[in-house]
Amino acid sequence: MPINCWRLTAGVPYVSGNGRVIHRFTSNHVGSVLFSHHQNSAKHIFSVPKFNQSYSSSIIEEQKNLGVASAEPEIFYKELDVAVRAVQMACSLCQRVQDSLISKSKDQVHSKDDSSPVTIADWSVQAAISWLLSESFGRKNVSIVAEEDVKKLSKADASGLLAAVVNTVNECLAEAPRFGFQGPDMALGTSDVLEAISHCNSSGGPTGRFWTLDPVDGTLGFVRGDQYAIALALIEDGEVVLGVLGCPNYPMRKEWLSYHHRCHRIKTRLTPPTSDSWHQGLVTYALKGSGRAWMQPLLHANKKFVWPNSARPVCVSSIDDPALATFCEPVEKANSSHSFTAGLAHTMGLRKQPLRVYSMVKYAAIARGDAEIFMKFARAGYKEKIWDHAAGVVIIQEAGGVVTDAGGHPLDFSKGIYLECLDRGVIASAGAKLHDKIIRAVDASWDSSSL
Ligand SMILES: Nc1ncnc2c1ncn2[C@@H]1O[C@H](COP(=O)(O)OS(=O)(=O)O)[C@@H](OP(=O)(O)O)[C@H]1O
Ligand SMILES: [Mg+2]
Ligand SMILES: [Mg+2]
Ligand SMILES: [Mg+2]
Repeated sequence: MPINCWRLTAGVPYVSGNGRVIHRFTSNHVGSVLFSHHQNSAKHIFSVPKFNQSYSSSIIEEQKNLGVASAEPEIFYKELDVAVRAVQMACSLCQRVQDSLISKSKDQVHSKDDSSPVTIADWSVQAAISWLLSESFGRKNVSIVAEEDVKKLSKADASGLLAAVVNTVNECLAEAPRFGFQGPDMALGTSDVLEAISHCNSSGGPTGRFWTLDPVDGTLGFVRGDQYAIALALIEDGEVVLGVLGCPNYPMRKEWLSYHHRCHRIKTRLTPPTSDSWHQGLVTYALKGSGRAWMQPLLHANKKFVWPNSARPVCVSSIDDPALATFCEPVEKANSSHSFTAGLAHTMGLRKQPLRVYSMVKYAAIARGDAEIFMKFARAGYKEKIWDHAAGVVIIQEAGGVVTDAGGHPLDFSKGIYLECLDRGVIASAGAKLHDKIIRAVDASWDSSSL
């Protein structure tokens, strides 16, 4: 009889071959091995306490020996573990850079060819995560589709900027052991950093496995001292199989949100009135098919990362009455038509003011039940990129929500770097009932809109 075998990581749901969650574990189980008979239920699972760490890399070998590796879908436990720790590290990097952006001059914000903003954090996170993934899985096994390139950094007059990026990447990697990674033996040089950024040059597509990374999503929010996200997802054969969103300014507790907003309006730093650890931002993540999404706080300074790092499950809101629902959308009208969504909200009887938030934090807000609807209707001709959505989509779906285009079709991550064929816009909601209402309302209003 085929047998499955996993090394346990607390907070990570373990799924059977058909995607059903078969067991969840606490930190007491970390380091144990789980064996289960193929297709059996949880009661037939038993764990062997505290097996030797060095066995972890031999699990796949063991599966092969047991003759099940090729028949069983991948579980992606190692990929999720690495991705969460890498995003935690990137959050720490971004917090340092954002602090310095707020306290120093704005000349640290640069413009790309399309006039969009970019900072040393965008390049540095891309370099650091690319380097960590290559170290963890082997460079030749890692294919990454990411937002940034080295064009601007390679210009003759960019040596100061490049030096700042190299320095920021090395500062970040010096923290690697705290996050369970082995850092570089020597500080990375300029060419290593440029190489790590350029390595993210995959163009995705329908087959094989690749990562997609938005090193800083919502760069505008980032430079304004507001919300932003680090978004990492793994795509296999066109399907998002795991997603991780780092949201360094999004508090673990909803009640902190209004405090953060108040701080932003009066342009003070985000320092809470008490030393509550939950205010400090979060990392949210999900494995496709697990039926669960999780969030954990950012790692405290000087602490070592240990699964599950106080992870707790997140779940979408149960509100399905539009009159009680909150919808969120991009802050900038240039990125999504506020007038169209205002019309929709009116038609559907949504009474609450929209929650305008920078970045994929909007996806985290829906997954966690802080809002019920997210809508983005970009101007005609703008093509949405996969890294702006992949991580958020799987997290919302596993938290119980629905994400489609305005035609009700799932977002298609198999067509390269763009969400080709996206019908009008992106709609995410807390449940199917609410979702259907929005889609019907969009259909009713679309022809009379100027979009
Ligand atoms: N014209 C236009 N229309 C639609 N979308 C655009 C447009 N230009 C850029 N982008 C992408 O939007 C990403 C930021 O989305 P947000 O939801 O954070 O927008 S907002 O800043 O809150 O307005 C932003 O992501 P980052 O570049 O990572 O910040 C872009 O990928
Ligand atoms: Mg950008
Ligand atoms: Mg983005
Ligand atoms: Mg970005």
